[in-house]
Amino acid sequence: MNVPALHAKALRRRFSHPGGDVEVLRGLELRVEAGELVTVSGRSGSGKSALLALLGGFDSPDSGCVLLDGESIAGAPPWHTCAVLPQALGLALELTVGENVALPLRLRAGEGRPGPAAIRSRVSELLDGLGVGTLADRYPHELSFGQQQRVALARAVSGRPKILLTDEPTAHLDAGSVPAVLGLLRRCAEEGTAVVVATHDEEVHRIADRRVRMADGLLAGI
Ligand SMILES: Nc1ncnc2c1ncn2[C@@H]1O[C@H](COP(=O)(O)OP(=O)(O)OP(=O)(O)O)[C@@H](O)[C@H]1O
Repeated sequence: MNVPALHAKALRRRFSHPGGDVEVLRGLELRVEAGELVTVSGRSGSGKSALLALLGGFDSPDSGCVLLDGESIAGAPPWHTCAVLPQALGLALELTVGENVALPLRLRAGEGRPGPAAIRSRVSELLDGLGVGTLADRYPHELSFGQQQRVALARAVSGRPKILLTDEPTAHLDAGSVPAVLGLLRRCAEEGTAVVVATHDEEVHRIADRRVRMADGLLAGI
């Protein structure tokens, strides 16, 4: 059997609250192949963000494991392996928009690291494509949240990661900005990235290769 790019095996995660424990994931399984775009739906609070935190190595399961290309992850992998676009975006506030998008490329070590001209060209291509090319020299706090969201997506994909995990990537966008974001997510998958998108947005589900739904701590096909 082939090894999937991303494999979540029997994930369990419980959170403690004053009112009692909540078991958010109860033995969840997910396999995503290289080049596949999978969308995850489910009611608010069903555990989509908790799942992405585990897949990205920002949180640890109580039991079960996450494998990237068959290898178990310990902590968050480097950005060119697994890039995460959380709902909170996580842009570096002391860097300009352009510097944020260039960061995964600059941090890349060894042979895969592009030169300055290639980095500039990749940054412009992404920002222009998402309609925020004129904002490259601004700082994140000088942008609207929807503009920041597109910048954060550009940063997540700039290093052509093997895995891309995004949480509600269209939540703050006007209708006119959505097609460019959907086009970029699709293009990432076509270039070989395994893409997982947690979303309530039916337009995002329409571009999926496969849709799954979170319910009772497990994923079911739709
Ligand atoms: N760090 C945490 N500590 C305690 N409880 C948490 C933590 N993270 C998530 N939870 C709980 O886990 C459940 C799932 O939350 P999560 O944010 O994953 O839902 P979601 O499906 O992404 O929701 P939404 O669609 O609103 O973004 C909720 O009941 C939440 O309160």
